[in-house]
Amino acid sequence: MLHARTPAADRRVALREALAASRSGDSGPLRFPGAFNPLSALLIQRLGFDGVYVSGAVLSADLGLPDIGLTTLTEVAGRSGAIARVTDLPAIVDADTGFGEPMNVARAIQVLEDAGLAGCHLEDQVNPKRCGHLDGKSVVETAEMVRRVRAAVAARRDPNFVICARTDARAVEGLDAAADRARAYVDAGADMIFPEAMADLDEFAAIREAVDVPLLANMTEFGKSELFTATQLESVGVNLVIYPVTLLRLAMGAVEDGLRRIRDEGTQAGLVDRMQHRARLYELLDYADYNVFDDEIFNFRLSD
Ligand SMILES: C[C@](O)(C(=O)O)[C@H](CC(=O)O)C(=O)O
Ligand SMILES: [Mg+2]
Repeated sequence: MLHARTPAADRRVALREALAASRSGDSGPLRFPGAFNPLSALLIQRLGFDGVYVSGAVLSADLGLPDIGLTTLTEVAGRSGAIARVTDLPAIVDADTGFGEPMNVARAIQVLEDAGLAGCHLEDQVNPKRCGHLDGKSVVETAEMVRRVRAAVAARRDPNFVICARTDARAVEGLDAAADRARAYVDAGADMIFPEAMADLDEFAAIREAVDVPLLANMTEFGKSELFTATQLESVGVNLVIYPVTLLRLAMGAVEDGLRRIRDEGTQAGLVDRMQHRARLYELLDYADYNVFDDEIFNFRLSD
């Protein structure tokens, strides 16, 4: 009720411990589905996942915008903070290219810390950026990204806030360059590496060889990577896997089907079986628990 009770600092400690357990082989990769709103984050927690991812692609799509770096730090912090607040799980947010210069990166880290996030990732694309699984990307010089990472690391006040460096270089400069960049970003203080758009498992393994920090894999659909299982990713040393846009794609697929049926049939009656029941929604929201404040709040019976 009133959602998460676990302070952000404790969630960061939990994430650090879980990543360490995965690094030492005690557990497989942590699984972080992308929440498209706070409510979906509640479901992610109820279903036993390890954490919640907040995707830039989802956040911008939610605003009716393409994922090209249009969203502001205020928007990203507001939405990711609202998502982080409802869950006891650690939440990691996509900070894109860091909202500008290294000084903007530094400010972003502090704002995201204050918003209760457990970590974020910063990428080495130029602005305007694009989805890492599209062609035609450009990356900044390694030195420029190193400045972004250093600024991020120096700015955080909680040493457990995870700063993950993403490199988009694989598609632009090749795998060796991506490995070199990963090493440089770790030397600059990155806690985790996100090698974007790996073509196959061997490529993940090559990045694993290059660095000694946790590795994140992006299992986004309709992109450049096959949808590997958690077990396959574990076999090449991946420690955290995100399913960034999966829930939004599922929901929007169902929404579009439903809209067509209502438009064509004049009723949603044939769709009710596919809907989340009102009772399940209220259960997720801990509706009945609010009676602790006032026992007149949940004093009704729900129909089937
Ligand atoms: C992970 C990602 O950065 C995101 O914003 O969720 C995207 C996902 C996508 O567009 O499919 C990405 O650049 O891979
Ligand atoms: Mg993104």
